Amino acid sequence: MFGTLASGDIETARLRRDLRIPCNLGFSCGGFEDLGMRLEGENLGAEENREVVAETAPFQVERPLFQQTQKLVVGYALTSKKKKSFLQPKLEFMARRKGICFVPIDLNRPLSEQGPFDVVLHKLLGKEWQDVIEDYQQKHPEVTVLDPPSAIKRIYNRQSMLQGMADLNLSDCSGSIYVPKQLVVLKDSASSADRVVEAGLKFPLVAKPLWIDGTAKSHQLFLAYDKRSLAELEPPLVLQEFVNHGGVMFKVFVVGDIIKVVRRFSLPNVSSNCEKAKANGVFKFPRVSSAAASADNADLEPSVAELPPKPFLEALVKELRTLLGLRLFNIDMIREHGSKNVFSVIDINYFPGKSLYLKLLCSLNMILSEKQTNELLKIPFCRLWKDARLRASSCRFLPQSGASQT
Ligand SMILES: O=P(O)(O)O[C@@H]1[C@@H](O)[C@H](OP(=O)(O)O)[C@@H](OP(=O)(O)O)[C@@H](O)[C@H]1OP(=O)(O)O
Ligand SMILES: Nc1ncnc2c1ncn2[C@@H]1O[C@H](COP(=O)(O)OP(=O)(O)O)[C@@H](O)[C@H]1O
Repeated sequence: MFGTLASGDIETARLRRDLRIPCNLGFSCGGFEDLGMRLEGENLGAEENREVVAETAPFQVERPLFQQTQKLVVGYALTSKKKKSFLQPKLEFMARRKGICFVPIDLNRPLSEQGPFDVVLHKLLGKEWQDVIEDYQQKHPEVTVLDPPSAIKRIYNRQSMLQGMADLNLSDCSGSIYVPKQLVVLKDSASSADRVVEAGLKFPLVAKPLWIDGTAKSHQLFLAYDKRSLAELEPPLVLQEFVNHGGVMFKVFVVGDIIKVVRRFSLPNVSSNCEKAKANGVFKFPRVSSAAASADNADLEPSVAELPPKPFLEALVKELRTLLGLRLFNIDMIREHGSKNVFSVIDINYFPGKSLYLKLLCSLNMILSEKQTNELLKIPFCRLWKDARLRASSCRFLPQSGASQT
């Protein structure tokens, strides 16, 4: 009995290998586990395209054998801004070619009556949606919800966002991670001056709205240079110590196990514009590190531009995925000026911008492969074997004998 099962397992594994179907990825409702860590650097536009095309091939080879028509249905509920930036015709086209189909979720109808979905991808705000999606996940544990609303909620608050970072287990790594000292001001900015002194925070401070709600206002940041200027700020907010970092930051995009890191321009070290800022009380600064501010190809001093070490990023992401319970996010980090590899995490975003989209498609493709594998494994082993013999004989891997498998 044991022997029969074991040989069946071996054959099934061999079939999977021959068919280039990934082995069981340990995917349950999580879906992104064990996809194999990949880490990528800059110049990602063209590279991503190449990668996606390359990943299309094995999937197309698999399809004819078992006449697979399996599709991955991704229900999406996105803000109109996100829908516009994410669901570009090119992405939808590439997804369709891979058998991934995006279906809009109708917010006016019960979610359980829609679908069935394999994945629900969402970026919507508000308690009402959070309740809907939590209830849905409970009733449909088989569906991969990207990501759990409670985990997303945590990073929409700049106080809870960075909590727990100090306890990450990165002792064996080639870098270290800190969070800049910060203080939350819920009301009355003027009186926060004393608290700033008590907490030992050093000026200048970066003032950031406490809540991130997808609006431009929630990304409007200020530099405050002295106690007096704090009165000009509108709470609720977070006051965070400014860390000199040479004007370059690193954006680490995470899709499950896939990591991609890019360089972007950032604020220069403060000493250079200190006087100008003082004259204005607080210095309201624009979105200095947006996607348009790529520093990937800039001619920069190596000590500033060098990417964080790969083992360090891998360990950090592994720890953060556990801490945050997210699979689709990015970490903004800066290297303390003059240090080798001492980094501060300054921001974490859920399902951020364009750099993540093609990676997400790759991961959805992996989920689809997994779904197909699971379907294949439901087929009685004798049928698999017959199919394999048929294919092998037509490929002349096996002699065309009449021998049958019992
Ligand atoms: O704030 P950042 O680091 O510039 O990243 C933003 C941010 O993640 C933003 O999301 P939200 O904070 O408004 O939820 C993203 O907006 P979308 O949801 O519309 O995509 C931006 O795309 C991010 O910018 P970037 O493209 O620079 O990663
Ligand atoms: N503590 C800090 N020290 C130095 N620069 C910072 C700090 N916090 C933010 N910045 C600068 O401000 C930019 C935006 O900050 P961030 O916290 O990512 O806000 P947002 O979520 O609105 O993008 C960063 O890319 C960086 O240039």
